[in-house]
Amino acid sequence: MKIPVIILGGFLGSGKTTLLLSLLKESKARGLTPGIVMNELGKKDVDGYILQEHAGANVEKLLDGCVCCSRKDELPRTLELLLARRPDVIYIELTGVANPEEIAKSLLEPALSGRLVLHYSITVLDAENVLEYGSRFSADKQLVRTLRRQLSSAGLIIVNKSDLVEPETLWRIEKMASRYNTDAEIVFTHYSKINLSPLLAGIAPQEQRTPALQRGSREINGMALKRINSAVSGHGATAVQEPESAHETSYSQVAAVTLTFPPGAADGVRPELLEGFFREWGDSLVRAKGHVRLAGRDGVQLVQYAGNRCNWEFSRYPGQPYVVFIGLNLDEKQLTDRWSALFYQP
Ligand SMILES: Nc1nc2c(ncn2[C@@H]2O[C@H](COP(=O)(O)OP(=O)(O)OP(=O)(O)O)[C@@H](O)[C@H]2O)c(=O)[nH]1
Repeated sequence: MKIPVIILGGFLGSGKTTLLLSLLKESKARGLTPGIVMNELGKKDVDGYILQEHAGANVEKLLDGCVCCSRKDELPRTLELLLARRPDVIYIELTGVANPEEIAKSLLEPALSGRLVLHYSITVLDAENVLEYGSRFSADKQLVRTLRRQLSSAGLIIVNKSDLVEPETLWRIEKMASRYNTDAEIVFTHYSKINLSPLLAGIAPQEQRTPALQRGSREINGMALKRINSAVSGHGATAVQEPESAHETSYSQVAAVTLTFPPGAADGVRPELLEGFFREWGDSLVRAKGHVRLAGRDGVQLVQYAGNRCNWEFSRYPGQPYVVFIGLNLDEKQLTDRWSALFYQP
């Protein structure tokens, strides 16, 4: 019996891990044993830690590179490791700059195709920022191409973070998404809350599985909003075909830098200084996340910077505080110097 695989793609900070956490909760409620491949650009597994904390699940981490290109060779072995633990379903959360098509292709290779089957490829969009990507990242053609591939290859497109935009923006996103993908179901939501039943339909604990795995019907409503206008794609919109490039690397100029707290920074950092630090880099800093100690507060906080917004959450992370910075053409030396100075401001 083939194990179903659900691929979670979408740009940095769009809400993939938030969706994965919901899927894990739902999987648990259904008595399913999930396996998870978590791929991160940075050297530290911020999301892997969050997942283990929330779900205690079977997580295999691939850090410091992208599983669709620089770490592609490691995916089969990682999946083998998970398969040995007999999961009922495997979730692969990609980095924000991965091309999901490459992962789907890997599943078709002879060593895996007899044991795994692609069940869904999902792309999550950040409604507040997705319409700006083309202009913001115009200098990085490879990245723009990858973002289009994320759209064109998806079976389901989740337009997330709808709480941060006007309905008009959602219309524009639907129109844009339909240009690249006329077939995908498009749903609108916030905090990646969707009806998961159709996604998990047909997936059962292995001993209860019927021979033919059925995919769910296409009724994956988001929370507050329904699909706006399913006729858009029927009014002259066509899927945009792009030429295949010979070497499909995906993330080009996007890179990650991981910085720890300097020695003697036991008192932590002031939150307003850290938020100011994130904003200082403008569009070149796309995403930051880590576990930090804040001045004047006990314990550790998980900090998430995405789409120019900063979120804080309590964390039980026991190790040395750090932040992973992900951006375009980040100047590592300048970043490190400014980072050190942050801890010694009056
Ligand atoms: N306002 C708002 N925030 C959201 C929503 N969904 C997720 N977030 C927040 O956005 C941040 C990024 O969410 P993640 O789920 O970690 O995004 P991701 O796609 O996994 O991020 P990377 O893996 O780093 O690319 C977190 O602080 C989330 O709490 C949403 O619908 N609305």
